[in-house]
Amino acid sequence: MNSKLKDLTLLDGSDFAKIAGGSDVSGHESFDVMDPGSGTPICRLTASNLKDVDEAIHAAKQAFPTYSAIPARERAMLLLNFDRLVRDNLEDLAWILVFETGKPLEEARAEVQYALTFSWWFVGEAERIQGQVVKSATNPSLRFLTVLQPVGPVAILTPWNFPVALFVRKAVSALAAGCTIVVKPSPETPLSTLAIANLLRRAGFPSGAVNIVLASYRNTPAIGQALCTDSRIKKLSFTGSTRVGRLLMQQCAPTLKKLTLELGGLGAYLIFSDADVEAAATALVANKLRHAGQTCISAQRAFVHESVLDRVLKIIADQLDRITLGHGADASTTLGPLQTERGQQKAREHIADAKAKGATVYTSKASLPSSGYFVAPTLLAGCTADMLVFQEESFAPLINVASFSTEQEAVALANDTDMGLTSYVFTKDSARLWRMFEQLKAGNVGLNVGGSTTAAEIPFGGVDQSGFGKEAGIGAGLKEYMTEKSATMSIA
Ligand SMILES: O=CCCC(=O)O
Repeated sequence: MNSKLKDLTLLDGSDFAKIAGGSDVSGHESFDVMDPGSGTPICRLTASNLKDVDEAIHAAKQAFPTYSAIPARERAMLLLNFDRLVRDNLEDLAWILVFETGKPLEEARAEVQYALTFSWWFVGEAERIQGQVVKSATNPSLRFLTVLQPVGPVAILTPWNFPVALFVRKAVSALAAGCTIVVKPSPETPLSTLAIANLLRRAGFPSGAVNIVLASYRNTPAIGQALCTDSRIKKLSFTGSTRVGRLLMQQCAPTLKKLTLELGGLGAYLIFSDADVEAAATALVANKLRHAGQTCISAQRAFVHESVLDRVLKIIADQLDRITLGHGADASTTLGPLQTERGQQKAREHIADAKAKGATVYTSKASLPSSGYFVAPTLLAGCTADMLVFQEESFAPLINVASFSTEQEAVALANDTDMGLTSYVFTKDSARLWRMFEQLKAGNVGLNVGGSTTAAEIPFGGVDQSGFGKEAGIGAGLKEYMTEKSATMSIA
């Protein structure tokens, strides 16, 4: 274990055993957790096997009747305990993220702060779960009633890019609704999941309410399939690629599970000629460099009005030169590595493909560290629809730019995708802003906002191939974990 992490009580091995499964680990496979900033292992963990998965599901099913019967106020108090524990352990969680994901310390802290917006929000949401009473529109002696009930044990599959925030968002939604959970983190980022699970346990969630299974790189598909096909699991929530989302949906079909799928994004970023160009271009750089571009809501395709294109490109190039690449633990680092060597290879392929098809490539002058999975921030100008960078998520610090001349053309270019998770528009014309909000094919839109467009207060989710179901928001995120039962009552 890395020296910075080895004394953290959140990573206490005996607690892990209690959370992650049995003490007899014979016959289990082990796997390395890597530090992407150095390309070396941080530690070796034991993966769960299918028997552990069965036991975790059994525990979640056994605990469900008792946990779901706990009054909402008590569930809210458990969530409040958890929220306080995350606050108290913010710094330790951030350090785990630095070594496990490679993100710079400030970004890691920001991820934990972001997670806290959800733990806090769902303390309140737990008490706001209400059905409806409706008078019949045709029969004066009939009333209709609905009640919301937790759906049952839930499987949660979390991604490696925001392993704390996205686990917390899903876990607190399910637990607030009264569901028990079985969580499988990505094999790249099990440590932060175990640390959060540790805090949930310390917060007082009863035995069986929170269960973790750890998958190795090799047995991830088998464990995912076991969770999808098991009829004791009533709902699956997943964040990850569209390809894997489709596969999980197929595997869930025989048991007709409720699904929340947060999948890939090929978001557009429109800068009109009447925008605050400096602010829009600066926000684009920040958007694309958040976690080195490994964010589903980052703008994969930027479209800039031809009259301001040169200015925008210059601002971006200047800012890319001011970046310091390095290990997340170094105070001077402003941009970390990619999560994996595979990701680094894909980014290189995307740059080569764009160059071969005619893009102008500008590479940041920042020096590249000699080890770790780093990719230099790169500006690709003159991008076209046939380039990989306009067809697939790069998940890398690549800023891919094309130009447009009319609003109509901008909308057509932006909507030329079926993965419209998040798009962004910059203009000072408020009527145009409104038109873009309505016309862009996206699950959510940044209107003169280039930073994060997701928040606890609003529902977040995609359209088309970027998924379905909502996370967070007033009632929306909670209802994903509940069924609405209706009744008809005679008062005659
Ligand atoms: O990668 C997806 C991150 C989505 C979010 O910011 O909530």
